[in-house]
Amino acid sequence: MHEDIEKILITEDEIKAKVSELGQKITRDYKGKNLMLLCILKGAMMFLADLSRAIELPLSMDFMAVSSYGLSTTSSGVVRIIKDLDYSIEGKDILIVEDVIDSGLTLSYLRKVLLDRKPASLGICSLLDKPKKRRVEVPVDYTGFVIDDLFVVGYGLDFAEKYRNLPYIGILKPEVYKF
Ligand SMILES: O=P(O)(O)OC[C@H]1O[C@H](OP(=O)(O)OP(=O)(O)O)[C@H](O)[C@@H]1O
Ligand code: HPA
Ligand SMILES: [Mg+2]
Repeated sequence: MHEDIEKILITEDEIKAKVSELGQKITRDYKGKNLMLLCILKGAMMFLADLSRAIELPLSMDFMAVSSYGLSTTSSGVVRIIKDLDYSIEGKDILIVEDVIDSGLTLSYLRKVLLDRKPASLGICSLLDKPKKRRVEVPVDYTGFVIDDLFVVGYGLDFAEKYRNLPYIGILKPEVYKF
């Protein structure tokens, strides 16, 4: 275990099992549709890589980079689009792939921006959900794990850009982020 981690919350095996279960559900639900996975960078890149391989359907992928946390553990409330999509989503069945929904500010902003572009449908799949932290409601179609109000890292999730490469999801020792 990494020396900055206090506790592993979700193990590598638990993540694998959940990703496979989500992939099977999505495969059933999107059969015959024009599926495009929309990965929200950077946090969701690991999840997208594994989830996309668990979906047994033809699909396309595109990437959008947004940021609201920067170097902090709380949302600034201002969502910035750093990289927009490469292609139009008009008429496509879009499934947003996120690592975590916390305040809901990122996804609620993105939903508005994306619905204006007239997709055939717009779904949300998030590996983690922290319902206790919600400041705005967001409709989530697929959830991996519901977790408590804890700042977590690993499997794509960062604190100040670090720990994204940990294969599990864990909680940092308080001395790492409280100074
Ligand atoms: O529900 P919210 O409170 O809006 O929080 C969720 C968002 O915050 C994180 O992104 P971040 O801004 O840290 O960018 P990153 O993915 O590049 O780390 C995370 O990846 C989600 O996109
Ligand atoms: O718990 C979290 N960890 C990392 N990034 C985040 N962005 C929102 N919540 C989190
Ligand atoms: Mg982040």
